[in-house]
Amino acid sequence: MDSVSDPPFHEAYKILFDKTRNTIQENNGFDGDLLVAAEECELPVIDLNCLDNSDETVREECKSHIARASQEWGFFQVVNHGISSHIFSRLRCEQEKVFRQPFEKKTKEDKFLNFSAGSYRWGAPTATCIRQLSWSEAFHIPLTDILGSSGSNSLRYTTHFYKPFIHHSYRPYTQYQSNYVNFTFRRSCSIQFATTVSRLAQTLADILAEKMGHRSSFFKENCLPNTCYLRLNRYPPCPTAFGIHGLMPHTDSDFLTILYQDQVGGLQLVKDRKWIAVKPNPDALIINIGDLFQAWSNGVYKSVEHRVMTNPKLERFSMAYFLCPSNDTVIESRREPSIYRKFSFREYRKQVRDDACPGFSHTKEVRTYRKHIIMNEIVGYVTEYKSEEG
Ligand SMILES: O=C(O)CCC(=O)C(=O)O
Ligand SMILES: [Fe+2]
Repeated sequence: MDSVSDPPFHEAYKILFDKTRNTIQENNGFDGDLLVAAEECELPVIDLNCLDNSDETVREECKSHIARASQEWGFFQVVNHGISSHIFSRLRCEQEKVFRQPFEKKTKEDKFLNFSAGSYRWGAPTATCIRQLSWSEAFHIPLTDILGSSGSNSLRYTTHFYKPFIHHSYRPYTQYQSNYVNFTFRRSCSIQFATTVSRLAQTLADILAEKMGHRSSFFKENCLPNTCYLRLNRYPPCPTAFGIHGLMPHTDSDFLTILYQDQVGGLQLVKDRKWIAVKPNPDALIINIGDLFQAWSNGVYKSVEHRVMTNPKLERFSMAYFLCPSNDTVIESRREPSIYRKFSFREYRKQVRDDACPGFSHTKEVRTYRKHIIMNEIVGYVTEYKSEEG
C-alpha cells in the first residue's frame, strides 16, 4: 500500500499492467533486458586535487583523463570535490523530509515549500505501458530557488570549488512544518551543495572545451543560476515486480549533469551496447555528459543513455545538478564539418517535450527520424525515450 506521502504507484502499475496485458502477450510488456541482471562496474575516477597540483603535467594529465572518460564513457566520477560525508548525510535527511510531506500537498500546492510552481513530478504521466512507468518522484528546482536571486554572487566569491566548506553550527530538526523544512532546505547544506556543484560544472565544462581547443567564456555567459536546475529524486522500494524502472532510459538534455547517489545503487548506463550498473561510491560525485555537449563538441563527448532500476526493499535518494543554458542560447558544433545543424535550447526543449507528449507511441525509427529534424545526421545517437524534463 502507498503511504500518505507516496504517489499512487501501485494504482498506476495496475492500470498499465491491465492495459499492457491486453495488447502485448510476451513478457507482459517487459523488455528482455530488464529481466537480466546488469553487470556492476566502477566508473573512471578523477581526483580533483590534481587540478590544483603545482606540477603542470599532473594538471594536464587530469584534464586529459576527464576528456577521455567523456569520450569513451560519457560518464565518470570525481573525488575530493569538497563536499564532506557530513553534508551528504544532512542533505539526505533534508531531502527525506521534503518527500515525506503528504502527496496531496506536493501535487496540489501551487508553490510547495516555496519552490517554483510545477516543480513536483512523479511516475511517468505519459506512460502507455509498464516499460514507460518511472517508479519515482522528483522536485525539479531552478537553482535560484535554492540560492535566492543573489545566488550568482555567492558563486563568484570562491575561486576553488574543491576547498572544503566550513560547516555552520548544526541545527537540530525538531519541527516538521513545511515552512521549517523549507527554511532548512534552502538555507543549509543544500546551498553548499548547489554552490559547489555549480562551480564544479563550470570548471569541468571549461576543461572539456579547452581540450577541444576552445578557451571561451561560453558556459559562464550562457549557463547562469536562473537557467540551471537541481533535481531531487526519490525512488521508493518497489515490491510489486522485478524489472521496473525507477527512471526510464533517457539522455540528459543539458551540457552536463552532476549526480550524488546514495548507497542503494540502481543507476545503469549503456556501455558497448550493454546495460551496466554503476557501483555506488560514497565519496564520489558522478558526472555525465548531456545532449548539448554532444552537439557542441560535434559528437566527441558522448551523451549516454542511462536509467535507474528499482529496489524491492530499499528506498533510494539522489540529487542531480543540470548545467543548462538560457532558452535563447544557440548550440553550434565547434568542429568542421559539423554533423549537427545549429539550434537554440528553446527549440531543443520543445522537440523533447513533443516527443514525450501524451499518447506518444512512436516507433523507435520514427523517434530517431524526429531527432534528425533538430540535429541533422545523428551519428550513433540512439535515444529510446526522453523524459519530459530529463
Ligand atoms: O537517480 C539517478 O541515479 C539518476 C537520475 C537521473 O538520471 C536524472 O535525474 O536525470
Ligand atoms: Fe539523467
